[in-house]
Amino acid sequence: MMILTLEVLPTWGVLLTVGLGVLACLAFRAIYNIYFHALSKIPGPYLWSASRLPFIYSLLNGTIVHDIQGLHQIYGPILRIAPDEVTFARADAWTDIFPLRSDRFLKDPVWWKRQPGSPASLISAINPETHTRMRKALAPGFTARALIAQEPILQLYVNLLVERLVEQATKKYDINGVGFDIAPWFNFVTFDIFGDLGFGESFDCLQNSRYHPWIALLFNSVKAASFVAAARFYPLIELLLMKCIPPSLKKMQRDHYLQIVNKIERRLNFELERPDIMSHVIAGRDNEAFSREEINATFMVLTTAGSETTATVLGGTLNYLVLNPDKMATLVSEIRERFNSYETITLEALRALPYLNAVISEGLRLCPPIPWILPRRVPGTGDTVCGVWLPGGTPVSIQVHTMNRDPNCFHLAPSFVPERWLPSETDDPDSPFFHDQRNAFQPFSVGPRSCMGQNLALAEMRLVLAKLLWRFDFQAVPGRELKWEQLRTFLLVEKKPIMFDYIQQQHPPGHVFAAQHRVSIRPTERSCYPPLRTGKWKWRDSVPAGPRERKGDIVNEQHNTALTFHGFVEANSSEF
Ligand code: HEM
Repeated sequence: MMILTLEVLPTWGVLLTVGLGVLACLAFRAIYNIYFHALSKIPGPYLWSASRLPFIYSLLNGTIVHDIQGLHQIYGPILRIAPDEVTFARADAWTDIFPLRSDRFLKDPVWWKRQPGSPASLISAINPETHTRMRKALAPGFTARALIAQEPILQLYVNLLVERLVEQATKKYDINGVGFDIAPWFNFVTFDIFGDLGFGESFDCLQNSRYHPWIALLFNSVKAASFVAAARFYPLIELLLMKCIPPSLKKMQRDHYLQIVNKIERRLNFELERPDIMSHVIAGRDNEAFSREEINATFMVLTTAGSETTATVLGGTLNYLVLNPDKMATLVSEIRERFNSYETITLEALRALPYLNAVISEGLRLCPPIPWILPRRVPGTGDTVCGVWLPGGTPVSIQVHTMNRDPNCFHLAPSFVPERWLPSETDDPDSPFFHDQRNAFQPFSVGPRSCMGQNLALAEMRLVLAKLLWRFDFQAVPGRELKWEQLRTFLLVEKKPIMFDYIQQQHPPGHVFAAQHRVSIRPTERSCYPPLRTGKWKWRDSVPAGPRERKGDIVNEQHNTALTFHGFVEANSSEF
C-alpha cells in the first residue's frame, strides 16, 4: 500500500503540472486571439474568436448556417467565426472575393486537399492553371446550344418521373390518400439525367423506383467530408483519423470510385455520337486537356454537383408552393393556360413563362443547395473585402443562407413571394420590392469558378415543375409541413421527407393522347465484338413496342448480327 502511494503520487504531480501548463497555454492563446490577433477588430463572439472549437461543433452538428445567421444578426454582416477566419453576408463580398476576371482568392486547402496520389478534379483543383485547363475542356458541354441537343434526354427522364408518380398516386389513392414523400423522386430524376449526360447510362433510379446503391453511398461520403474538414484543423487528429479508418471502409470507398471509373471506361469506348457532356471531353482529348484520372475524379464529383443541388431546389420550391396555395394557383394557371397538351411543353417555351421563372428564382433564394460558399484564402500579403483589410492567407466565405433571408436585403425576406422577381415589381419605384438588393442573390456564384451547370439546372427545374403541375394537383399534409429553414447542412442541405397529401390526376379538356407505345432504345452496353464503327446508330432511335412489352420494361434490341443493345421502353403518354 505504502509503495503504491509513493509511486502514484509523483505521476499525479507530473500529470497535474502538464495539465495546468496546457490550460495556461490555451488561456494565453485565447487571450491573444481575442485581443491581439490581426483579426481582433473584426466583430464576433468571444468564444468563436478565441478558439476553433465552437465552429467545429456547429459544423459537425449540421447547424452551422443557422448559428452563423444568428451571429450575423447580433454582430452585423462581417463576422469573425474562428480565430483566423471571417465570413460575409453582404452583396459586395461577391465581387470582392470572386472578381469576374481573376482567380486571386483561391480555394482553401482545408476543404479541398486531396489524398496523396489522388488526382485533381475540376471542383477540387486549387491551382488556377489546372482549373482553367479543365474548365475549358468541359465548357462546350454546358452551352445553351449543347442544351438544345440534350433536351430529348431531359424530356425522356422527366416523362418517366411523371409516369412513375402516376403509379404512386394511384397506389396512394387506393389506400385512402395518405401522402407520400416526393424528395427522393427529385433525386431519382436528376441523378438519372446526369447519369445519362455524363456516363451515357442512367442510374435507373426511376426505372427501379429506388436509389442506385452507388448514390446511397455517395450521400454518406458528402456528410463524411464535413468530419474530415473538421479534423484538418488539427493535423494530429487528422493523422489519427486517417490511420483509424478500417480497411473495410477503405475498400468500400475504393469500390465506390471504381464503379464510376468503369462507367467512364464504358462511355469512353462508345463510338456513338451522343449530345452528352462527355462527348465534348472526348472530342478535346487529343489536346490532352484532361488526363484519364482527372476525368474520373471530375465526373465523380460532378455527379453530386449536377444532381443533388437541382433536386434540393426542386424539393424546396414545391414545398413552398404547397404551403402557399395562392402562389401555386397562379403558377398552375400560367402553365395550364400556356400548354394545351403535355407534348408541347418544351424548354424553349418554358423560358418565356414569367411566373414560372420567378418561382424558380424565389426557390433558389429560400432553398439554396449550397447555403454557404466554402472559404477562399486572401491572396499574397493581404487584400480588402467589403472595405476591411485582411492579412494574406485568411479564409473568407460567403453566407448565402443569411444574406438571402436578410430583411436588409429583401422585403418580406422569410416569405415566399415570387412576384418580387417580376418586371412589374423590379421596374416600379413604388413597389416594396423595388429596393431589394438583387445583386446579393447569386445562386450560381460569380467569376471564374461560378456554376457551369446553370443552364442545365434551370432547364431541368423548369421542365420538372411545369410537367408535374400540368399533370397533378399537390397539397400539403396538415401537420406534416416541412420547415425548410430548419434543415441541417453538411456542406449540402440534409433533406427531410417532403410529404404531400395526395396527387390527383388531371385530364385537362382537349388533351390529345398519343396512340401507340414507342420503344426508345438507349444504348447502354456493348456486349459483342466487333465494335460498332458505322455510326449508323443514332440517339433515340425508336421502334414500335412489341405486343408483350410494357412501358418501363427493359428490352434487348438486336441491331445487327454483331451487337446487342439494352434499352427501355420510353414513358408512354397513351396511358396518362
Ligand atoms: C440549382 C442547381 C445548382 C445550383 C444552385 C448550383 C450552384 C453552384 C454554386 C454556388 C457553385 C460555386 C461553388 C463554389 O464556388 O464553392 C457551383 C459550382 C459548380 N457547379 Fe453548380 N449548381 C447547380 C447545379 C449544377 C449542375 C446541374 C451542374 C452540372 C451538371 C453543376 C456544375 C457545377 C460545377 C462544375 C461547378 C464548379 C465550377 C468550377 O469550379 O469551375 N451545377 N454550383
